[in-house]
Amino acid sequence: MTIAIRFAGISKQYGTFQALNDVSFNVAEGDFFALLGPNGAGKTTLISILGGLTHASCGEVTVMGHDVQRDYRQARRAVGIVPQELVFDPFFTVRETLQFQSGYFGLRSNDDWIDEILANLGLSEKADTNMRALSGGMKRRVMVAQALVHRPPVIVLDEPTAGVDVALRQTLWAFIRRLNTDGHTIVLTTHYLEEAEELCNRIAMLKQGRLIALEEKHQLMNRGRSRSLLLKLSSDTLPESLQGKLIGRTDDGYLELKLPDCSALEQILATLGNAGISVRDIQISKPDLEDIFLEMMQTPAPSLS
Ligand SMILES: Nc1ncnc2c1ncn2[C@@H]1O[C@H](COP(=O)(O)OP(=O)(O)OP(=O)(O)O)[C@@H](O)[C@H]1O
Repeated sequence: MTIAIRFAGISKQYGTFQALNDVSFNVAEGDFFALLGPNGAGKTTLISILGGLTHASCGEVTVMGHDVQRDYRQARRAVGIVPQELVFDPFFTVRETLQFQSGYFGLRSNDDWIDEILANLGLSEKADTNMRALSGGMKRRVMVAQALVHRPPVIVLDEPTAGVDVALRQTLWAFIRRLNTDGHTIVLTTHYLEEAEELCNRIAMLKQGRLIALEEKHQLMNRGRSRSLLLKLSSDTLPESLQGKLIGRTDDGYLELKLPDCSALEQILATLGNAGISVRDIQISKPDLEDIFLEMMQTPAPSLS
């Protein structure tokens, strides 16, 4: 496994406030990696340290093997960061903004790639529009384009879909997925957990500045609450042997039962049949990433740092 990003013992203090506390983990080359956590968990601080915009109080960060402080220029070239905030010069057009950013990386004839980025982000028609005349969603597209002008091997997106419409989300994710398939490493922070569930292969969770989970998505999805069974029955009362499995009742008349595995399903249905109770409707619910996230944030978990 080649390491694209290495966070080693990162802590950050703002005065007496500890925003990050001894955070260590690696992102592998080719990962589509989600960095999740509630507001204030430290995600943006960690990304700012990665981009060299904030210095860690202690610890080391490397991007594609380059230390973000000692080897700032190489590290900066290796990463494209889409910031959470919209930062732009209102007097430049979209194309000028991207040309200026290319110049920052010493790229003079970058227009073919700029055109490709514009097309992939649905920005071609806005290429000659001034930044100040764009809608918020369009400005966000330019933030994404700006991070990609130097074709960085590592792309970090800090809440790129906050407040943007469905069309942009789909366009953006199709493009980012393609870049990932082409070998780019992607790190994503988002509060839309269904996006992380759909797109990412590895997931880290931060809580109050500490790393509390770091797993392959499929491993994370298999932990936490087991499935549950929702049944609408001909009777309101369960046979006595099933009452220990009852979790609750929904407003629309379903009984929710614990369902640790499929053999339990056969046993429950057989018990109901033997008791002469018929099943009018049946649903199996599986925890999604949001359920697992909420559960992990509520449970006091040992820090992995
Ligand atoms: N410059 C600063 N000075 C003081 N405190 C700061 C500064 N920047 C961030 N913080 C604090 O550090 C903590 C982590 O903030 P950060 O923005 O990294 O969180 P986040 O996980 O990105 O949150 P969100 O999901 O809301 O974007 C917060 O409590 C925040 O108030």
